[in-house]
Amino acid sequence: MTHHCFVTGTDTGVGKTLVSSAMLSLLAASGLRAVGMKPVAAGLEAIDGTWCNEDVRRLETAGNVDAPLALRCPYLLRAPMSPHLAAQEEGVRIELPTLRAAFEALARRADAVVVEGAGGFRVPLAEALDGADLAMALGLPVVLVVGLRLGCLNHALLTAEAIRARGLALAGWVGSTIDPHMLALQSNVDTLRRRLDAPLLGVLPHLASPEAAVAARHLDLRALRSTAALAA
Ligand SMILES: Nc1ncnc2c1ncn2[C@@H]1O[C@H](COP(=O)(O)OP(=O)(O)OP(=O)(O)O)[C@@H](O)[C@H]1O
Ligand SMILES: C[C@H](N)[C@H](N)CCCCCC(=O)O
Ligand SMILES: [Mg+2]
Repeated sequence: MTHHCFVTGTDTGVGKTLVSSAMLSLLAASGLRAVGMKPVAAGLEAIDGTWCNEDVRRLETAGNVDAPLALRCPYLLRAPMSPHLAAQEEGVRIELPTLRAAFEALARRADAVVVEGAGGFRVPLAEALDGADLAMALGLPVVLVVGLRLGCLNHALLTAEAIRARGLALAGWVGSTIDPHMLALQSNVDTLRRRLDAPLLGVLPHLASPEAAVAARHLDLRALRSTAALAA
């Protein structure tokens, strides 16, 4: 039974890294070898004098498997913009075989590879490649992170439709309260419980310290439909 999954979101900045790192910490705590992968990262910042990407750093910290950066993040781009534009600026071509080979190398080292997509599900990666193509190529069950704010119902339902249109399984979803002032938050969550037709893995309240260990307390991965279960 594999535990690999692809984490997407209703948008950029909705909690994919927070949820992915929380999932990694839970998977590691359950005794599995767990590693995070950010196939394409756009946006570098100087941390301790070196350029790195915050998502990559947080995923690495949350997992328990050592792996080269080239596998954990094959494409590390400077500009904080859509990956296809950031890559264009640097004259880099993002290629699917490179991404797939990196994932397969990680999957040989770990029981669980948590793959965090860039931005939302359809974010362009190259002229004829987007995040949905990558998810399809990897053939992983998808976990959708819904950034709970006004407008998220439409984004969540459209994303679920796009996931299924690619023949992928929506294995579960997580709500992350990114707007603490959202009106009727619970009723919005209940609406998605009824309409998404996928297990709710948890709702993250608006956390004063949005760290993996704190977020992990609000998730229950037992409902996560693994690849094997989906194939059954
Ligand atoms: N439930 C929450 N409570 C408090 N802060 C949150 C919550 N969810 C997300 N955040 C904050 O929102 C910001 C975006 O979260 P995160 O980096 O996980 O989003 P993302 O979807 O991974 O973004 P990107 O598309 O850039 O990868 C972060 O500062 C994070 O700490
Ligand atoms: C830079 C940001 N943090 C993400 N890595 C990339 C988000 C791309 C969004 C593209 C879009 O949907 O307009
Ligand atoms: Mg992220």
